[in-house]
Amino acid sequence: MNPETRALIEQSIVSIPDYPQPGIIFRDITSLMENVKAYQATIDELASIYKDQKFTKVVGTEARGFLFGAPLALALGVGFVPVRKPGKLPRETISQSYELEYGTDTIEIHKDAVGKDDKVLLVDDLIATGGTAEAAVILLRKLGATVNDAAFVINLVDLPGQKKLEDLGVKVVDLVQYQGE
Ligand SMILES: O=P(O)(O)OC[C@H]1O[C@H](OP(=O)(O)OP(=O)(O)O)[C@H](O)[C@@H]1O
Ligand SMILES: Nc1ncnc2[nH]cnc12
Repeated sequence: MNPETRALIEQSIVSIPDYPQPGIIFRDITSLMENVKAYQATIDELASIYKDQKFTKVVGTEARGFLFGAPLALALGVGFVPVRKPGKLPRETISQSYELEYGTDTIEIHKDAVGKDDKVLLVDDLIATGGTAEAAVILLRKLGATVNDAAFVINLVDLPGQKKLEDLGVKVVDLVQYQGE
């Protein structure tokens, strides 16, 4: 990525200290999306990285993963598949739970949304612990899809997310990196 594009994207992300709780610096992508140049550059950059890799689907996780996954799917000329929080998808689903700092969370995907002929690119706005992305990879593989690539606008590199995905054989791409939580 050229330095001007990196700076445009990075400077469009607003950091909010102590949100949603003390000690967390929230990296807000709504400000990136409000800036059409930064939003377009984000999608263009990811599309240029993946355009020749013959993905058949882009999968994004609720909610912020939809905001980058859907436009990227269109840019790559493939369909978009949502992974959602429980009870939101109307057809038959499979579910996967994952650990949070306190308790667990669950995500779901339509059973017929991907299959063994699919090569999937997983997309989200941000990777932190990697729990959400790991659960999404497990779901996609349960349905027989190939998933060896995941793209994030933001990587919180001090947290174990990237390593968790690499241990699953998933190559991680990010555009902006932050130290700390
Ligand atoms: O790597 P992890 O530790 O799993 O954290 C990253 C996930 O957390 C955020 O979503 P959140 O669950 O807050 O939901 P939202 O997108 O609906 O805001 C973010 O958009 C990722 O999906
Ligand atoms: N620091 C952070 N900023 C925004 N979203 C997050 N999700 C998990 N950690 C986050």
